[in-house]
Amino acid sequence: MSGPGETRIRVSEIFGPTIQGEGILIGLPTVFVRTGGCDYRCSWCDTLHAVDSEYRDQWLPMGVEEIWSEVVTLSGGKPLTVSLSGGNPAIQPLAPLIARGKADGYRFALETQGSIAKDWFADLDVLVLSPKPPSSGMETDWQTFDDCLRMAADGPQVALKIVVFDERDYAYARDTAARYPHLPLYLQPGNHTPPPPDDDDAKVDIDGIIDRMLWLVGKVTEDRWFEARVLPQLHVLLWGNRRGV
Ligand SMILES: C[S@@+](CC[C@H](N)C(=O)[O-])C[C@H]1O[C@@H](n2cnc3c(N)ncnc32)[C@H](O)[C@@H]1O
Ligand SMILES: Nc1nc2[nH]cc(C(=O)O)c2c(=O)[nH]1
Ligand code: SF4
Ligand SMILES: [Mg+2]
Repeated sequence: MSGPGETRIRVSEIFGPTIQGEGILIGLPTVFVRTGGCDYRCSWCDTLHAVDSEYRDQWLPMGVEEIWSEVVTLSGGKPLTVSLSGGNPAIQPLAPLIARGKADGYRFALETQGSIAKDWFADLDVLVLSPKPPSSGMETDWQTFDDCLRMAADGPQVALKIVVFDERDYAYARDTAARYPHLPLYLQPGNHTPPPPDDDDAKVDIDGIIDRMLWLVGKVTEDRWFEARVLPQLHVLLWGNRRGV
């Protein structure tokens, strides 16, 4: 069926329905399409199986119809919000997949660090930009980040989500909020026990996550930062570091 010119998307995994565990859509039933490959390598990345080139042979180049039929099967053919994540999903040619799904009445949310801007961001329903704080070891290119916002103008709802591990990360989050005062911002306590990619049920330090969550709530209330929203990774609280949930 696949012609020579057909779009191929590198897919690490497709799973669901589960609930969106993070940020602006938390609690919403969703199917995940996780693409393989990332231009970043965050020190604490919890999804190395979609980042580290060691796992590249697990990222299958899939056609749009192939991906779509899996999403439709998982959702029982009932339209829902599809979450596009990765890796960095902005690397992949996702426009035809989004068009295909929208034709069936599905909605699309995408998570990216904001390091690659694509004009098809305008076709999304929700764009979550998650710039990386100092503890990640990555540096934010604010020009490209602003390009992402430009691509999304007049299109999707946009939200910021920033992982916070420590005081420096918190200061970065405050600076980012000051830069984009009009955008809803979610703070997410870091999980300092990211799973080894091959381990299905790696232990997770829930106490450490809760401690960091409490510390973050203390920070925003002390600072009277009343626009910030603080949320844990709900799926990690429910299922630990398991893959495919
Ligand atoms: C795995 S990333 C994939 C999408 C994209 N590359 C990005 O970083 O936004 C999805 C979300 O998980 C967050 N994340 C990754 N590792 C984490 C960790 N150890 N603790 C908390 N959040 C983490 C990222 O910051 C991002 O908001
Ligand atoms: N349930 C659930 N919610 C999530 N929100 C962001 C995720 C991600 O890994 O991108 C994720 C995930 O892997 N599972
Ligand atoms: S940008 Fe996202 S997927 Fe890439 S290494 Fe960082 S957290 Fe992991
Ligand atoms: Mg995750």
